[in-house]
Amino acid sequence: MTTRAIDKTQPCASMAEVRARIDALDDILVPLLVERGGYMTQAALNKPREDQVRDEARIEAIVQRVRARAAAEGGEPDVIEAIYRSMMEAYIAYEHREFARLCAEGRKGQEVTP
Ligand SMILES: C=C(O[C@@H]1C=C(C(=O)O)C=C[C@H]1O)C(=O)O
Repeated sequence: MTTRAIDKTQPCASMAEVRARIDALDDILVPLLVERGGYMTQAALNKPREDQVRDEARIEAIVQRVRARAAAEGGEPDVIEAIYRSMMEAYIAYEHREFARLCAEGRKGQEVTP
């Protein structure tokens, strides 16, 4: 039986401790988000057409998956869903920029619209 994330939260005697603990978690989260962002470049490389950048079915599948994971970890599914929807919008915008950059650099094949 693994420990739920919510049970790892430490009681804090001051706001300074609260913020130090949040800063420590952000030092773990940000590198993971940057690594996740790297997969937007990989997605842009692997998608033949720019109209495939936003994939609604994939977005909804991720939302359902992370809501279940949030519940299993003792968190609030609605909070995690809101974070993920906002995060994915930022990543989709980034993926569009990456798609355009890769096209401009000649690193993507030219698709012919049928
Ligand atoms: C990375 C993808 O592109 C977009 C970004 C997503 C994400 O941030 O996880 C999910 C769906 C896509 O709209 C993908 O299609 O998987």
